[in-house]
Amino acid sequence: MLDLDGVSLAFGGIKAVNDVTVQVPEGMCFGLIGPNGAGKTALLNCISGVYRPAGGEIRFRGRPLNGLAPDVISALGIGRTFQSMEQFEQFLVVDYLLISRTRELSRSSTLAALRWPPVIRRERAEKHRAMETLEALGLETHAQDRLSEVPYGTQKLIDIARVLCSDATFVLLDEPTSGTTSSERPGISKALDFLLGGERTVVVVDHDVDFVTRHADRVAALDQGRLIAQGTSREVMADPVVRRIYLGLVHDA
Ligand SMILES: Nc1ncnc2c1ncn2[C@@H]1O[C@H](COP(=O)(O)OP(=O)(O)OP(=O)(O)O)[C@@H](O)[C@H]1O
Repeated sequence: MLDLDGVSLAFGGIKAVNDVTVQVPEGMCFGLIGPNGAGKTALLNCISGVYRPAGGEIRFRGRPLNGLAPDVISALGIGRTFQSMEQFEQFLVVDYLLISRTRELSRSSTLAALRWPPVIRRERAEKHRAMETLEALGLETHAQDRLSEVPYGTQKLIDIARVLCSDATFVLLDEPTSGTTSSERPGISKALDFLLGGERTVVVVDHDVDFVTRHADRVAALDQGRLIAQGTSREVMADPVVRRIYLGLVHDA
């Protein structure tokens, strides 16, 4: 279970996240929706340790996360995708899938430098796992491409493949469909189904409300940093405040 209890974060005078309390039970897909600037990414960044909340508490399986560094949070099994993969664009796709694992391996750098057989065997096994993941998502032909050479929508899919290939059991997906074409979206949906099929918990933030509500067991809606509704997709989409603020479907009389 991930517990957010009164979480707040401000940038100068802007309350990016304002007293948000939600629980995410394990094994579900939890959707986070809201208009531009609602605080969705800021909240994901608080969970993954990129930002330190100014108030409130975040607990994962009972353990407080506030103040832990991103790599420590990642080692607890919380993985995430990125809005931009620019810094990795020179990586081969197959190597990109292994970036978190490569860091792990390089901790035993002396053994790796000596090409100690168990290290070599483990590297082979990791590459095999990466190739299997790429095949499962129909991406195997891109294995030896550089990230910069593949279309943006495919990069998004590759980033989900990276999380699939990791040991993360709790996954934060930050706008997986943004910048993708309608023909690329079924691939993103399939990748999300793969994540959920592996009994992971997924928190997904996206502007495509249909995409979120189709997959999510529960949805929370944010506006100006505040949680304004939560429940099943059906309940949240029927909420009059959500309909007015997000969808413009209900107008004030
Ligand atoms: N690094 C930052 N410095 C200053 N203000 C920031 C920073 N990051 C976010 N903000 C502000 O915090 C608020 C919440 O931003 P956030 O990016 O979390 O919204 P969002 O719901 O993810 O929006 P979008 O869907 O457009 O990505 C916005 O007003 C934004 O301008």
